[in-house]
Amino acid sequence: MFHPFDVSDNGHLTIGGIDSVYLANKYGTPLFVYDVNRIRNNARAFVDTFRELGVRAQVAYASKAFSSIAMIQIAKQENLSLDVVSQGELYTALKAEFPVERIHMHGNNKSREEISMAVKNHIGCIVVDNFHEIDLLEQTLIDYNQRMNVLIRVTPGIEAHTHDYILTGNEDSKFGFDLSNGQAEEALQRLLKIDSIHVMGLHCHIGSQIFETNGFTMAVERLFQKLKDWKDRYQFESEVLNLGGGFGIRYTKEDDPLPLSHYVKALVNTVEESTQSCYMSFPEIWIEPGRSIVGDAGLTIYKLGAVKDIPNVRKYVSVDGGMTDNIRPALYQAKYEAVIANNVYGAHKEEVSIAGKCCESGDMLILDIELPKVEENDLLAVFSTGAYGYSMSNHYNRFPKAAVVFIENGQDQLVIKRESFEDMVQNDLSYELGGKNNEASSN
Ligand SMILES: Cc1ncc(COP(=O)(O)O)c(C=O)c1O
Ligand SMILES: N[C@@H](CCCC[NH3+])C(=O)O
Repeated sequence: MFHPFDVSDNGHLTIGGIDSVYLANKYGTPLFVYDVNRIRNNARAFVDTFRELGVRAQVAYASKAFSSIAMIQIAKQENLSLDVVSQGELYTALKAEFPVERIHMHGNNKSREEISMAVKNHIGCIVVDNFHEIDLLEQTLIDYNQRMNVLIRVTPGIEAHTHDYILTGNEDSKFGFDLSNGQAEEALQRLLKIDSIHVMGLHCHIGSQIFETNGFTMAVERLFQKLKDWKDRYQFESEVLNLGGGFGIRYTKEDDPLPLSHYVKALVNTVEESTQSCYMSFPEIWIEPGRSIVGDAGLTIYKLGAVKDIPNVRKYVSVDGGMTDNIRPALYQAKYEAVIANNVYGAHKEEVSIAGKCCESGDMLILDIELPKVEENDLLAVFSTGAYGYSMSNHYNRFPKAAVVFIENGQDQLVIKRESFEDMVQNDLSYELGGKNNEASSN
């Protein structure tokens, strides 16, 4: 097994020393389980590399990957900063008492309310995405008589090697100001004229699940081509350069991710070369990893149910979750590996496909995987579901959201409760307009 989890003598998968079968019995399934040690190690790989290189930096955890109070508390303990993209993510961060000065807000359509919430709570920085937002922010700062630090999000025109839906740094993107067509420069000009705004620098994020460093280094070079020009023309120097997230992780055997420190070293090297050749001072570097902090630290345990064998076609094995707790296979054709958690090394391997239980033919979690012969109530553990699993979960078919458990120091703790049916209908109101008449006419 190439995923970072162990197997006990009785063939059960263990997470941080705890038996997955015990966890499934205790908390039910589907169940997200995180090895907190691994989250911390991933975070430290970034933080420590910057420290070793002697570079001033902020590692901002992109909380969209998995936002919960417990997770934000860990980010705080690890001295990370935090990237939020909505009032909900900001609210979660505030509930977790995350230091506001290290919160950065993103979003391609920040509402007046979102901007007000950020301003009122004195967050560290807003990453400005478009002209409409500049107007809203300027007005909000007048209303609250406050100042705000901003970064300008730019699209450097890099086509990262990843799925189209998770590619963001190219020209044809809904995010940010284009660097080559003059829009980024126009944004800079407008922002520099607003007294209540301090432009700290530039931000770019080229995409997600990227396995090479050259996309990042090319982006840095493009940023500096502009920065050099802007220094000459506006005496503007970027104190901060935020180079986004997107560092790839291992989902399957085919994935060969770089050690996280390599990305940091490549970024720092290129910034160093670029600042030297442009005679500029070295900026503080910020990055925004999400997936690479939580992705491989989490897995999902499901219970197996119905098996449908279509001879010479496919054997469908269904789990008690699916696209409601992991929409990535349906959305991006994302691939995963899995084991039978209660029988990891079981014999009589056969090829099966893992189906979710939603009313959609496309709700297939894994196509064609070799597993030991399965039986009803066996447990399936799907690896690397720690990022964009729970955070993208939904209520399709009115399946309640799964529970989340953290493991650390040989102990388990529930950090998100399983939703009840009552939780799911709590905002539903019964319909009262014209009820009587329609009851009468239908009788
Ligand atoms: C602006 C921004 N920053 C950071 C991230 C985090 O990306 P990842 O989870 O791939 O590290 C994303 C998501 O792709 C993003 O859009
Ligand atoms: N949600 C995506 C990544 C996009 C992240 C946000 N820009 C995924 O699961 O891979």
